[in-house]
Amino acid sequence: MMILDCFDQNKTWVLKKKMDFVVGIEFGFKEMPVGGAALDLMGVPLPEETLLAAKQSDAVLLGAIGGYKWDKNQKHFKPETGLLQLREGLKVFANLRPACVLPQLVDASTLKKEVAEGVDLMVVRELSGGIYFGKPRGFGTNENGDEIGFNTEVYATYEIDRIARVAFETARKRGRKLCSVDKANVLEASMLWRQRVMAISSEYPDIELSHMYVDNAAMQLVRNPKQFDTIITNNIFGDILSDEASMITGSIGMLPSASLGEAGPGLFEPIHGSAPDIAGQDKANPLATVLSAAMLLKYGLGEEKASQRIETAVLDTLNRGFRTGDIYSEGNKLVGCKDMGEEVLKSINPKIPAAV
Ligand SMILES: NC(=O)c1ccc[n+]([C@@H]2O[C@H](COP(=O)([O-])OP(=O)(O)OC[C@H]3O[C@@H](n4cnc5c(N)ncnc54)[C@H](O)[C@@H]3O)[C@@H](O)[C@H]2O)c1
Ligand SMILES: CC(C)[C@H](C(=O)O)[C@@H](O)C(=O)O
Ligand SMILES: [Mg+2]
Repeated sequence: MMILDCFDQNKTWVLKKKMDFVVGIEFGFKEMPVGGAALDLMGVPLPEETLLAAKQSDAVLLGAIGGYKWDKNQKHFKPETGLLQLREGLKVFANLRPACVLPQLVDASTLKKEVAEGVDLMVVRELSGGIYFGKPRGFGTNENGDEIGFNTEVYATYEIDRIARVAFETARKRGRKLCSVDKANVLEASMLWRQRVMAISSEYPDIELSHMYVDNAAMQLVRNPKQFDTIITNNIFGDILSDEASMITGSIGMLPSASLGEAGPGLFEPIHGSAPDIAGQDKANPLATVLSAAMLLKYGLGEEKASQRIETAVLDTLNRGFRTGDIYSEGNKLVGCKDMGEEVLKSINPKIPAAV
């Protein structure tokens, strides 16, 4: 397994020992820099060594990238470019972003209890195509001499077909309802998207397929999120809608993700960013990352039991009333990032020594 970004050998050792304790499996860990850490150390956001090590791992756990320090860098020297290069390099095209309102956190949702309660949806986001990677893109000058910036939303049939199959398979393991979100009333790439999703649906007669324009979907997510089971959408809409869905669950600090390809290691990361506004204050909610490790065990290593142990521990920690600020509601115990992590460990195995 490989850990990216939090470039501190001592921390990795601690994490390794804890993971070994937690799931009873001996992990081999390798820590490599990406994003800002890599820029500072090696001058590029994704060093070749990091990509190679990632490719040679069984699974990759990624800490969030980005920060004010690098915001004004040119595109090639942005932390975000490192992340996109990593996704591209690992060929992970299917990004699973589950959003569940846990009974313990209904009060943390910004939506009314009756709207939020019981929400359990999965966003299947296409991750390696669309406007993020489409060409042409760049900067230029138009006929009036005005500076322009441009990107291209482009999807090929095979890209839509393979993500559609992942989404139908995902829906089959869930509530057998798939909603495809697009902008087929305006965008050609979305028109093809809708056509292909409909074509692939003939392979899945047991799945109820519906289509929704993205503007409506953004509205429906806060109007009646329980209508959704599995959502399939393109790269950019998935980015936006999953952040929106996260707030239904109480906080973006709760949402993990799994990015999978046809073969090779998966990439596991919280959906949130580096939260620079609260960096260094011990305030961040670690649960999205902890739950990403659970997804890594399940989807990346096939260790379902171990994955469940982590998920159960998170629920137990919440049952015992521990909350970081983002999910805090009256009557609970407010803790920082570190203490929240320690409480999860205690829930997994009370015998884990704090110093390990
Ligand atoms: N996958 C990634 O690594 C990833 C994802 C999104 C953004 N980013 C990068 O992160 C940086 C900041 O971006 P942003 O501010 O738009 O998004 P962000 O997700 O970092 O933060 C958005 C808001 O959510 C809060 N938040 C995020 N994670 C939290 C957590 N675990 N606990 C509590 N609160 C949390 C932040 O404090 C902030 O108010 C940018 O450089 C961006 O490019 C990286
Ligand atoms: C940081 C950025 C490149 C990334 C994305 O847009 O995919 C992030 O927002 C995410 O959701 O993982
Ligand atoms: Mg995002």
